[in-house]
Amino acid sequence: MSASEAIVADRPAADPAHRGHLVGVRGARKTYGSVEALKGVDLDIREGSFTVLLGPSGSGKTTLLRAIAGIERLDAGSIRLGGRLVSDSGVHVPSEKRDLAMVFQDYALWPHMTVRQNVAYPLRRRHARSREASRRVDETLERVGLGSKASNYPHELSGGQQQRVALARAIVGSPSLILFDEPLSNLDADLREHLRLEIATLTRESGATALYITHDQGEAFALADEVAVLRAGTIEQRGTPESIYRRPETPFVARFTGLAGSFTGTAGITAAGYVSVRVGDHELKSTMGPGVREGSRVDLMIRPIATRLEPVPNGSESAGSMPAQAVPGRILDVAYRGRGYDHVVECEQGVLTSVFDERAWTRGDRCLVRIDPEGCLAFPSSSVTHRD
Ligand SMILES: Nc1ncnc2c1ncn2[C@@H]1O[C@H](COP(=O)(O)OP(=O)(O)OP(=O)(O)O)[C@@H](O)[C@H]1O
Repeated sequence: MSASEAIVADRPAADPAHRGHLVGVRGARKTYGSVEALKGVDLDIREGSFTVLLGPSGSGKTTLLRAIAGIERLDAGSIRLGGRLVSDSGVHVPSEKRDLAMVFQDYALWPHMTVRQNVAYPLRRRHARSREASRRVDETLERVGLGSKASNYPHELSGGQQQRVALARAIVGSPSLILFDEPLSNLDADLREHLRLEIATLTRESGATALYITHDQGEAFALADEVAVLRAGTIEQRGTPESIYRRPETPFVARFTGLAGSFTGTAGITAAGYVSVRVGDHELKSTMGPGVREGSRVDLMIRPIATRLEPVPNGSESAGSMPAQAVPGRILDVAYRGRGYDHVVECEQGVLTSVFDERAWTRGDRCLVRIDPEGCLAFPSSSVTHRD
């Protein structure tokens, strides 16, 4: 029997009723003292997909991940993996019998083992035949670019290299599911980008289903086939990165996935999913969130991508002669971003940040911010809550 066969033999038989979904969480609840970490979460994860759980600190991401891993027991609810019930009030399948691997923020490598021994560990535990296992370990180390470090100990490696070892250890046994617990948090920006790409590529190549938690929306959108946004123990929205970015269903999701800023105004005429919002002396067309009525107060949330800087045309000082879909402003700050510059712009209606332009404007310059309706979202004002 080959190593992969040894590993496959460990897997639960799939329940046809759950075909297509590797993970099925129903009504997951967990309370720590007076803190409700999970308030009845349902989550299905398609086999072979890459799902990211995105949420602020304390929203319950780690608790849900640890429950799926079998490290934490739920107070109520159930978890199925590959159709097999692994957790409910009377069942608790231990972590090592769930056919999954985890990659942690702090790498969690065995310090007394070499890189090779660390990566071989899951195969050893499954009693894979040694020649086959050894070949798999070599192959996997090559894939993560650490062939030359096989005899080193973790403390002899950089943080990025250690996380590669952890990634190799996760994929070497071809588990059905890989759980990632903020694996890039301890790395610097350049390395994060590199390793994120490697995680995406190697995980998809391995064919495993992935569940990845992060509080970083950029990371979530870059990695995910599907994003589930978690807020205070509840999934507030799930969908593709594109659908969540274009059509956030709640102000919280809109804010948490990146805004340049928001203006308060009054909803005017609504038609076909759009609303015309009067903000001070200006009319701005926007896509319309649920619950917006003509005449009601709304918060107009503006994505950075919807903003464009333009010079103030001569003779357009007053709102009446202002070009459509634009508000006047003044440059408060400029930050170099490689491909261009992010600007902070003070407008009469509020401050907009991350307003991109290829050239740097001068602090104090007067400007026009053109606003694309597709990147604007209007929500009823009263429903706006601040970030958790
Ligand atoms: N072992 C514990 N004992 C007490 N409270 C806990 C415990 N674990 C988590 N909590 C609480 O449960 C809530 C959810 O925590 P959890 O770690 O799941 O959130 P998170 O979204 O992963 O946050 P972070 O990104 O900061 O890790 C928090 O309020 C946290 O303080």
